[in-house]
Amino acid sequence: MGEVDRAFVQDVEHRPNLAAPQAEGIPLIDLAALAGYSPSDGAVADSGAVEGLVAEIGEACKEWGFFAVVNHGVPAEKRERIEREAREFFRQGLEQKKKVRRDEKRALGYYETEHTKNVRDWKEVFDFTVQEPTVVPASPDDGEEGVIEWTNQWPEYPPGLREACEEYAQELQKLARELMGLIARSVGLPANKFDEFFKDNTSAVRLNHYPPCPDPHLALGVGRHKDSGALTILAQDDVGGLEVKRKSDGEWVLVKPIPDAFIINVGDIIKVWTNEAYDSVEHRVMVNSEKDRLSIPFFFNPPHYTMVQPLKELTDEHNPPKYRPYNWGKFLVARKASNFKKLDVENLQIHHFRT
Ligand SMILES: O=C(O)CCC(=O)C(=O)O
Ligand SMILES: [Fe+2]
Repeated sequence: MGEVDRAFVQDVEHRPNLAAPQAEGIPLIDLAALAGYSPSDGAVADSGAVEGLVAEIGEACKEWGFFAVVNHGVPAEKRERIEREAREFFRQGLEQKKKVRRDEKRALGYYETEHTKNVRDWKEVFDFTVQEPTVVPASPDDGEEGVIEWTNQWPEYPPGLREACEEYAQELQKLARELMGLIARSVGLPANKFDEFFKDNTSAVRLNHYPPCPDPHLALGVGRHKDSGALTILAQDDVGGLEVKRKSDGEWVLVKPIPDAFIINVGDIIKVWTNEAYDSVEHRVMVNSEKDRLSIPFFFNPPHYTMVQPLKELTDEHNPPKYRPYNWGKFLVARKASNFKKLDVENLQIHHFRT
């Protein structure tokens, strides 16, 4: 046993292989052709190039559930600014950070004891939602109808964090809508198909800080999991550590940092909407004994009242729906509660709704 607390120690079969060889990684997709393209009106500058993009994205969503994008249109200074402010926030002492700590009542803010599949993650986070306030069910229980509002908790220091976060979230929301337009086209639907699903939303951004870990072979920054929302857009710094479980052979492969690129992954909701034509894939985060790592996922999620189910256009008698409808808001709050502390039971998963 090493120096880390037992709560962080992964079962033997889930520990990382720190010496894993560099293997074939996720596809890299250049979004340059998107410039001047708007998902709602479908107007394109070069429709041939966009058609090519649509095909590449479809292939990546099917074969990997993950891809990286460059030339995505998000201004570099917006990303640099949120990264700078986030580092400044996490540099403070625990007492300062705890002033905006999440608890049973306030779902957003700082948190340092997240669990994934009931093992503690070697990280600290700061969560905020994109819509203020964000409406969600008061309880994960089916019988209870009431809703509550989640509001963000902004720290006094650093003073620029809030604006940096809000501006970044707006940019990322634009990119998420564009990507959903391409994904819609890739399954033969109109580019604006998903617009109505995100008029309201429960999207959120997380600042992840992974401190150096004395026992990186025992613990993980984030244990293996799939993202439960629709689509995730991740900014990672140059340290590396994110691994994806490659579909072709089940190997864990490193997602190499590429300057200014975003990592996109399909969440469980797209998997259900497409009746499994597209896959949400397991990923996890390795830590290391020397360097801090910062990553910023943007989770694009529909409104709480959405009943998630395979789209009618993508199912028929030969391809019947593989999932029963489930309420997204209930799912979201159940998950939030299960990551809050260690439980004795498996947390809620989409396979619980499989037909
Ligand atoms: O830090 C990363 O690279 C990924 C984090 C992640 O998977 C998550 O927060 O859901
Ligand atoms: Fe994730």
